[in-house]
Amino acid sequence: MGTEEELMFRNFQRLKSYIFDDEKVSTTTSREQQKTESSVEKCFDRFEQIMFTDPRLTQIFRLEHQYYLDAMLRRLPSNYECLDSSRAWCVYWILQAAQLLSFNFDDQTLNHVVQFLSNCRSPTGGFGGGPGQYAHLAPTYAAVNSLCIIGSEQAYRAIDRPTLVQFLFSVRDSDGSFRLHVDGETDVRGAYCAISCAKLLNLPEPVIKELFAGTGDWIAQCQTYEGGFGGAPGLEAHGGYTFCGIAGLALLNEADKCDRQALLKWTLRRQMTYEGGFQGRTNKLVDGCYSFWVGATIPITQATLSGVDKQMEHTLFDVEALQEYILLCCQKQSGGLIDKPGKPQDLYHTCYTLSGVSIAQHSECASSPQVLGDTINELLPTHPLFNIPPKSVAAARSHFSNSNDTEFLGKDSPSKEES
Ligand SMILES: CC(C)=CCC/C(C)=C/CC/C(C)=C/COP(=O)(O)OP(=O)(O)O
Ligand SMILES: [Zn+2]
Repeated sequence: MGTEEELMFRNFQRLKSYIFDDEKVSTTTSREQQKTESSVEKCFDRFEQIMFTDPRLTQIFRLEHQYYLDAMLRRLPSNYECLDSSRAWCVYWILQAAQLLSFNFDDQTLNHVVQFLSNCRSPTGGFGGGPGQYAHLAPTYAAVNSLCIIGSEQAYRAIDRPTLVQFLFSVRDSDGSFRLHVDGETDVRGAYCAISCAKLLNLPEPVIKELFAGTGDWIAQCQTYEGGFGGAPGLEAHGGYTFCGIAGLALLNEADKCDRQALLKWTLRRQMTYEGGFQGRTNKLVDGCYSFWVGATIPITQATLSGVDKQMEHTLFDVEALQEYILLCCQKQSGGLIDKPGKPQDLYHTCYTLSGVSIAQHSECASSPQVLGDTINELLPTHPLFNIPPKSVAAARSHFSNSNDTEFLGKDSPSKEES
């Protein structure tokens, strides 16, 4: 790794070549190139001024991020209008980022959050993006993850498994694909969100079998000639959908339905040589959020291969370079994290950059994390398939294993939708 000064110098060189290197210029469109150059140039100027004088630059700005998350949670009831349908998501991004930083909210605040998410629950099952909104698979995933992170009795009680199962069947198509909402669009996010909720809530095996009949084959059809997954069969491979594809398949124990060697090659090529972070698709720009979407795909794919190929014991991407990109280029001094230099902070990027750093630190060896820089930079681990703490996954699955499976009896038979 070298001394801190060497590390900073390396990053300085990387940013410099990012601006001036011809090869980089030729692989981006001119509009994007201009945007990148001006934002990176600003960052480059700032680096020149402070790089060698402020060693704190290689530290996670813990307090600033905690302050930002706390302030955003308190603003939730009156969140920006443009985020009105993403309020369940905002809760999840805040709780997940906070727990990675070992930042705990007090019980009263968490009780308010549970109450808020209960208000987002739809009478027809599942959760909407905000109170009184139609159920949608994405906020359902966000709400279920949030309630499992909180993990109190009251939080678990806010999840109504029988109506949730009915909602899942109502958005399933007969080929095993899932719409995001009733009469909505079909893509691999839908399949992943449905599978993740079903597994986390430990639905009985016969329900899982019926709900996901054909789903693994449908997801496998989303893998493209490049090796990554598109949103639906025939669409361009993209990091976000690729995560959904392989995580969904892995949760169903059907990862062997896709070409994992091609997937691994495509995914590893998404790590940018200069920046150290990941791009989401071929010939596009680096973005901090892919630290999770692409970063988690790599250990997931490796884990599904490890029985087959013993060479898969070490994380194949450069975990140090990814941490450098996030720590040095994606932190706002006022709190929160970003896509790339020049962008404003937001909750989505705060959650997924930190989740990616956690993956980079913990995927190599559970007992000895690969932490770049000061030990203060160590984050708590995250479960790569659900992106909540591993201990929350275990607690939720254990809690719901004790639930009474007969709660599903007497409801409308799930198999009606197939007929
Ligand atoms: C669980 C769940 C809901 C997962 C969501 C997965 C996810 C992030 C999908 C990304 C969708 C997409 C095509 C973004 C492209 O944006 P862009 O063109 O602005 O970005 P780009 O230039 O980086 O491709
Ligand atoms: Zn992003």
